[in-house]
Amino acid sequence: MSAEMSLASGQQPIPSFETLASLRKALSQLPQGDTRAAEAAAAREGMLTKPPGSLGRLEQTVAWLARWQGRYPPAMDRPQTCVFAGNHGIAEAGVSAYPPVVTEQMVLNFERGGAAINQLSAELGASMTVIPLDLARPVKNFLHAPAMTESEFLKAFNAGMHAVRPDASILCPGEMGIGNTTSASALCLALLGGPAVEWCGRGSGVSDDVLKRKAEIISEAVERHRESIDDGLDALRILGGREIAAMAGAILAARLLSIPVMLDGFICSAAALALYCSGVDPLAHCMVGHASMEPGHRRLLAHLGLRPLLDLDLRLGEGTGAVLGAILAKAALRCHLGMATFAEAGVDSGAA
Ligand SMILES: Cc1cc2ncn([C@H]3O[C@H](COP(=O)(O)O)[C@@H](O)[C@H]3O)c2cc1C
Ligand SMILES: O=C(O)c1cccnc1
Repeated sequence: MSAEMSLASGQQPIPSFETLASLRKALSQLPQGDTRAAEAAAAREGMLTKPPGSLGRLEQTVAWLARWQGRYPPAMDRPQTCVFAGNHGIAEAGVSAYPPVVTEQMVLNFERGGAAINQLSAELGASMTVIPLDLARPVKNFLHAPAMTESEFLKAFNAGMHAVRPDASILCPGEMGIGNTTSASALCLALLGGPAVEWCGRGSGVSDDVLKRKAEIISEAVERHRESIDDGLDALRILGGREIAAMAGAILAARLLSIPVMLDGFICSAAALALYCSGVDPLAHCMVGHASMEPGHRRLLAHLGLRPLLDLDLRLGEGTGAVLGAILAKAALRCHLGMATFAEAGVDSGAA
């Protein structure tokens, strides 16, 4: 059976974008969620043996799953983690506590099952897709030139789109790329403004001096490219990296395939920001798993209007916070499907 035929009826196959213009057009006319499925979830919540609303955001999470899977009841039987890896020219400016070779070494570690994201994905019952993106050719140092050409950018974006399994119940995007917190900070500064220092953090654990230097670097880079950046996709091409572009592609593909997305930390959310600044409500199908220790993350989430599910002092990336959020979503759905109603349990449903 061809990939096209294996899609559920009514679903279009995932496109490959050949121009930024066609991608911009797609981002302006996205499918909306299924309000009736969300209402069906809310109706059952009201009948379950608990005071109305007492499972708080777990209840809303089930309605969100139903809305964006486009069905009631929703399922969590096929979660997918996608970890994208890319290398960054900006790493030569000494902005990370680790050398760029660690990106490739960690890809091997992901493939052998030895990373944190492997353990958390196993706990969730998720399949884990690892996509190294042209690691031998880092994107250009954005201090001196745009990180990617349009065709390099679209290749990475399309790779992200095609990594998403059409039958996934939820998508957890993650990344690995030494130097990529600097790239994410630059994206935030270019698209949201404000003092550069407020978008910078220690990433993999840099010193005070390097932290200061990160802020200078992103100010200088954003100043240099300002005239060329009109929207989020321009910023992503010029200041991003292949793995960040691929996460953006995966988030868009999920929307087209009726798959809800649990966002991860600062870098994943910066990829989402690029879409947010280039489309019409392109993150409506996204929740965010956690608030990262990277200080720009909370500021960024406030701009996106997203409230993290967890606050665990994580500062890892890889999709770890996304998968932890998805574990909560799975627990929420178990309550929703497994609990008895007041009528079934013979429990009085409250004061008349
Ligand atoms: C062993 C190791 C595993 C990681 N897993 C995720 N990251 C995280 O750290 C990197 C970003 O930090 P910076 O911008 O300071 O380089 C990314 O690769 C990110 O996913 C890791 C970093 C290291 C060193
Ligand atoms: O929040 C993140 O995604 C993050 C933070 C530090 C290092 N790597 C990733």
